[in-house]
Amino acid sequence: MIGRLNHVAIAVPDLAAARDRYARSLGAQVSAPQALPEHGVRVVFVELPNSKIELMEPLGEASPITGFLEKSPSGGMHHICYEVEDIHAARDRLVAEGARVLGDGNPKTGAHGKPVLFLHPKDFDGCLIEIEQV
Ligand SMILES: CC[C@H](C(=O)O)C(=O)SCCNC(=O)CCNC(=O)[C@H](O)C(C)(C)COP(=O)(O)OP(=O)(O)OC[C@H]1O[C@@H](n2cnc3c(N)ncnc32)[C@H](O)[C@@H]1OP(=O)(O)O
Ligand SMILES: [Co+2]
Repeated sequence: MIGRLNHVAIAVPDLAAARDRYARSLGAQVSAPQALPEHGVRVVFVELPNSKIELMEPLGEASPITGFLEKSPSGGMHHICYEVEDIHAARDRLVAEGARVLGDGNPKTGAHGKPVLFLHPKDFDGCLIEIEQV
């Protein structure tokens, strides 16, 4: 069911500084910042030959990553995103297997304009998983 690794996300306290570090120190190709108010984050994507890194800072009062950054003020790896062909079939299989799908269970549109869902970290060995239909 899960396919390619789409991205690994890092929550950061200062997106501009993190973007600069990836561009200047690591010589990476970075996107312009993208505000995602419906997701409570502002993101930058770091393009890699075989995947992407999503750098994220909180956006707005109700950001889902505020709590994460309060626990880890210098930032840290936040989630991993796997690609799936059919997000509804993936969701139904995951629910049937007892996994908790976050939110109301209906896919939302992610940063790439594709449907995404998130799975509770406690159901996957402490790792927050995002699935994205490609
Ligand atoms: C979709 C747009 C974009 C894209 O790629 O296209 C994005 O990726 S947007 C990314 C931001 N959005 C989300 O992360 C949505 C899903 N996340 C959530 O709903 C929350 O972050 C949630 C529910 C996973 C955690 O929220 P919160 O930290 O406020 O809740 P708790 O403190 O109750 O946490 C419960 C429990 O989980 C542990 N936890 C929290 N975050 C993570 C994490 N990133 N990885 C692993 N574990 C995590 C937390 O420590 C608690 O554990 P406990 O042992 O009970 O302390
Ligand atoms: Co993501």
